[in-house]
Amino acid sequence: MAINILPFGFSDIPSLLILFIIGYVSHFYYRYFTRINPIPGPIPLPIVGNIHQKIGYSLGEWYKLLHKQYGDMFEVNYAGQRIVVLCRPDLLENMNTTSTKTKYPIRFNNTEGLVEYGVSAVGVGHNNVPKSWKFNRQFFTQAMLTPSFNHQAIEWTYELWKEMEIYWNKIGENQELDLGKWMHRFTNEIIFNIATGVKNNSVAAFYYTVVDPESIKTLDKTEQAKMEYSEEFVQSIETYMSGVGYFFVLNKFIRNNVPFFREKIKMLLKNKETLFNRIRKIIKERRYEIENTPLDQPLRHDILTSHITANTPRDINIIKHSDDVDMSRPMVDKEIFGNIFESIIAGTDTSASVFCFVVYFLEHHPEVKKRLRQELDEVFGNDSTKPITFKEIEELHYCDAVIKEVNRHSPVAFMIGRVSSESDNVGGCEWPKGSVFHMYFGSIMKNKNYWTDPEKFDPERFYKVEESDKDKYLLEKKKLKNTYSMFGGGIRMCPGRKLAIIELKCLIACIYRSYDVDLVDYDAPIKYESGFINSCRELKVKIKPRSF
Ligand code: HEM
Repeated sequence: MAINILPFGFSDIPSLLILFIIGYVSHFYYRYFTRINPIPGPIPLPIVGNIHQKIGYSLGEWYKLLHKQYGDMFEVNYAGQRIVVLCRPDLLENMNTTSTKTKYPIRFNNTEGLVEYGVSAVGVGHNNVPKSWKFNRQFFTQAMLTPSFNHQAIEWTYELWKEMEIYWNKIGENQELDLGKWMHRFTNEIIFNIATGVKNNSVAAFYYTVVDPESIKTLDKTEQAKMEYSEEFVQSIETYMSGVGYFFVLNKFIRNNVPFFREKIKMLLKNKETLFNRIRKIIKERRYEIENTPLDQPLRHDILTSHITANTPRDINIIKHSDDVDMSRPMVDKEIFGNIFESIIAGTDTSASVFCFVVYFLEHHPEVKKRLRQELDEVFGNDSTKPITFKEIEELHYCDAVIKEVNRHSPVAFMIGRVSSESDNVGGCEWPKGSVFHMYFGSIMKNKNYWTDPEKFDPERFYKVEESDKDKYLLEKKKLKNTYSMFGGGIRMCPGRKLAIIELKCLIACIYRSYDVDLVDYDAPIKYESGFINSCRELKVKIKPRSF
């Protein structure tokens, strides 16, 4: 029997394409309308999901709009990834538990792009392998719980402030400073110093190569080279950070084949290798130094030294966490690299942005600034040149309250992710293993059900609540679970939280006990970029000696 095969020509391609698209779109919407637990949210488009609707908004603004429209539990779709956004504390019930048996051990799913870029599978932040995460995480805790670590952190913060003050005085009081940029350099240098014990001169390099490039000629050749190397290094960290989005969003095919992206990716990978090699070199050199330091000579307390010596005869840590043999071995260089690199990445933008937000709010609330200065004067007395100690930092309770209230209004980490490792009931629905949630604290911290007069900026709500205030901040006094977050919660809570607060309080004290800060434009809203965190990009100020 003859088989009749229909001839197929080029003219049939458009029809086939249309058939394919109809099939794909029908399948997409069939799956969408029959998905489990359909909850409110904008209807997605095939391929892009809801991403096109976000254009023109920061992530925080977009979530705020969606929350108003769809309620406390809604869903969005990021290019095929379904995400459930939670805006009520009771919905977060199981997500921030400190038990290692938590159903939410992971913050975000990793992509193969992030692995290629070196973000995932090392350190802790993006490490989704429980055993490896637990092993690395214990060293963070050990390093930061050592009491001498706090003293060292304050000493270095104070020393660097004194150095930055010299550059600011050179610039003069009538000149504008971009506090956003200065603070990024400051926190970068502090965290680099605390992480590695090495001074990377980020602040000095900013002054000599960016703010006043002519002045570099006043330095000798060796110092000039040091500044240029340092600037290159800091730029390299910034370039690395700017590339994370490409590796998160683009798949391998696009990264390697599509013009423009291909070149960009090549440049980013080259930069990554140079940057990683520089940090690997620091680790090797410190290992060598430690091995050649006589046993009776003390070692300094930075995170790197703590990591290299942990579980060895030279261990500088006083806290031990585990009797488990797997957990009590020393770290290898690759593991150390992960933790050190993450400290630098996680401790720069966050602390710098919180500091800029604090300045912005203080300058818009003179009564709060006055109260803060009163506390600074009580604790430090009249001598503004007296070095700052840990004891004094601990006495700054109102300053603590100011930082907390600024974070409530303008949180850096306004949203925190969680991925479930087993099925769980959230908001009356049974969600399968692998469901992705965003805890949207930006909205929870402004909800009148949990906060008295939530739009009001008043650090008193976090300050020692006196008897006379009994009725004023009644809700706050209840300390309702999951209504406030600055550093997250549960097993993934930020390990750098103590360090960040010490650094912030020290810097606030240094500046506000001696200087007046004027915003160049009091009417301008604060400028920040909103990706996964709100990062302050610019805050123009003028600094002059304090008029008492
Ligand atoms: C004001 C400054 C800071 C803020 C607002 C902040 C905030 C956060 C938040 C919200 C998380 C996620 C916690 C969670 O998922 O529950 C986090 C994680 C993390 N932070 Fe911070 N952080 C700050 C400073 C630092 C510093 C100075 C370091 C340096 C050591 C650091 C290192 C980390 C690391 C390594 C993680 C990942 C922890 C893990 O996954 O186990 N952070 N931070």
